[in-house]
Amino acid sequence: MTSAVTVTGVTRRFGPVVALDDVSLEVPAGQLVGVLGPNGAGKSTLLSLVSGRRRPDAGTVLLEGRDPRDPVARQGLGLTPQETGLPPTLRVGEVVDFVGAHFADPVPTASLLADFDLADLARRQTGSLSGGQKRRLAVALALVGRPRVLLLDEPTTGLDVDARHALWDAVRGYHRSGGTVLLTSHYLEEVQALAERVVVIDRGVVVGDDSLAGILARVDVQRVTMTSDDDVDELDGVVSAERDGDRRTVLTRDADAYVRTLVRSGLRFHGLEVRGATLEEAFAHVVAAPATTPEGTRR
Ligand SMILES: Nc1ncnc2c1ncn2[C@@H]1O[C@H](COP(=O)(O)OP(=O)(O)OP(=O)(O)O)[C@@H](O)[C@H]1O
Repeated sequence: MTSAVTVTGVTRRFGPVVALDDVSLEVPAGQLVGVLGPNGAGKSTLLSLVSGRRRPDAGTVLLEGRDPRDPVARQGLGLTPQETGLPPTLRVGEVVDFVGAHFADPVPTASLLADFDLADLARRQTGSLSGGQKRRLAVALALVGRPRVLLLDEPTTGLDVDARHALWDAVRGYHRSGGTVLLTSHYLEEVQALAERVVVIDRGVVVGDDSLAGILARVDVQRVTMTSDDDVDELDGVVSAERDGDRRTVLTRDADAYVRTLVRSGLRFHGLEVRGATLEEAFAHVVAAPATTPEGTRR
């Protein structure tokens, strides 16, 4: 079977900035892949190469086996960029009609608007929509041509919880019907809700590429905080640590074992708190600490 997306040894620079550094990634048709990474990691650059908007400085990118700069290759592509410029004076229904007219078999406007809970807004000018409504429309537009591959760049940034969940449902529905999705996000939560595979990018390099379960296992850490002047963050079992004055925080995979070690060590501490790390903290930990091999040594 042809891969939906094949990225091989791709490097892309912007002047002195290496946005992507020898990145390889293969996405089989029908997979839903979440690309996670902090600001400036290279996620949007990756999508811009896959959608043929930019060309790599080195390496190759194939979309369904073709160069994505070839318009034929892009016929099966749907795309929601990070920022969408909608014509402000056109009505919502008109924009969907207009975009749909470029495709041989577009989703009927009424049905698409209903799927995205936009039916009541069909006659509103897009300039009067809220940020969340614009975002929903932008994702709907990516699906109007019944694409086989969907690229979503930060699809739910700025959306409230209900709007975010509605959009997730739409993406899940698309994926269930066989579509391939490459989705970027800052939020592990979003990737956790949607993706079956997670690619973590940091500073242009892929630092993790695993099943969702595999990535979650790597980020399964707990946070132990205490006040201390001693080196409590140098004990066994600490995977990362930070200091804020005399308040020490360590991330560990086994808080019980760490606390036993702490007590046995005789180091002084008070005000101990233990809680699960937030997803953001855990994700920062994945970025900070590349994959651990089975032998337990860092790659
Ligand atoms: N057109 C450009 N000109 C110069 N530098 C650029 C350009 N586009 C991206 N970069 C740089 O390349 C790096 C990767 O940017 P990119 O937008 O791909 O990151 P990102 O992971 O999508 O970040 P964010 O989550 O903030 O959108 C950054 O250092 C960015 O400043």
